[in-house]
Amino acid sequence: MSSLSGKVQTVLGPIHPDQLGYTLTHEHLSMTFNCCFCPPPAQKALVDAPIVMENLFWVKQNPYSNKENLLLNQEAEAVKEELLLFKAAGGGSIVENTTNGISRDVKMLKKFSSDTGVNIIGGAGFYVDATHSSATRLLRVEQLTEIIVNEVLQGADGTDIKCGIIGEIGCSWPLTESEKKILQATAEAQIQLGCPVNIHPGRNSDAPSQIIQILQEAGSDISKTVMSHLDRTIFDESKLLEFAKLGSYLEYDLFGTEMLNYQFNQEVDMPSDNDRIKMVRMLINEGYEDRIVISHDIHTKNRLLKYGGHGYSHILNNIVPKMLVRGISQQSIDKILLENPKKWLTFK
Ligand SMILES: CCC(=O)NCCS(=O)(=O)O
Repeated sequence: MSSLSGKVQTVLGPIHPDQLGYTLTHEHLSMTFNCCFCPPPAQKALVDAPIVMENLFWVKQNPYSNKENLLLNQEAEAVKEELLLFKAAGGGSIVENTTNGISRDVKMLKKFSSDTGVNIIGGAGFYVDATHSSATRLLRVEQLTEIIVNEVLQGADGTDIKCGIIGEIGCSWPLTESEKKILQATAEAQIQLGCPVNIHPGRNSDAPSQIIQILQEAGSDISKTVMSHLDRTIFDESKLLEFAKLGSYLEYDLFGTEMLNYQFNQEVDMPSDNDRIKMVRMLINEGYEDRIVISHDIHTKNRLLKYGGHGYSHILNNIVPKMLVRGISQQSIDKILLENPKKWLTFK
């Protein structure tokens, strides 16, 4: 048992879990996403264009094809203003899932938290293989474990600012050797620390269960693990219910994302927010209320209010009222936004 047992670790230090309040379990406040630039099928001139009213719809449909859109780290002032709005809307805490490879900036997270009063929990570990350095790829599982444990116990990015979860741990499809070692290191670090874990699965419906199997074989506590991005990963209800039996938290974290073509996988029809609410209600009806968490996963500029996006308060302002209209009780909503995040984020 670590000294963090029974506590949640924020970028400002450990807190009592009751201090969390309504919590978004998967957001980014400062990051870069150049690693995932997608050349557009048409209108190539818009790749280097600034984001303006005239091209806003195109950027929304092609978010990974406009270079400026991939630089969320340039928007500190806009993000800070949004955090104040999130707090005014009743929000308490945000889990910031930026890991090594996409420009994590824990100093900025600490400043956001002290300037706004929103609790922020930072993420340890590594994003997908495409961002691993050649030095990272050569590391053994024990060395990767040591890096992750240090980011939680000592501090990340050469600072004394400590991470409170491991993740999001990036996985591709098919999973690479380097990603597999990082999953095994995640499990080992999780055993040592008793900490929460968040996984970004590859874009295939078999990816989440394959990842859980690797974590399980390495001895990890699956009940402390969130499986992210289920909205773009598992569409078949019976397959989702099979996956749910494995015992991880089930995260619907792309609220606010509505697009015709999903650029990372043309096979996928990205669900709407109404589709997400239906899936959440189905999982509640099937008895998984205690395992659901939700978020927006804001990772590009166009999703900020400043650029006509839905912002960090969309779930509290718009999704919660629609959930109530669709028969999801306030008690269930409190489970999803308050109790489940609290249980997940508390160190064992
Ligand atoms: C870093 C943000 C991220 O990975 N978001 C997931 C995007 S998607 O794979 O669900 O499209």
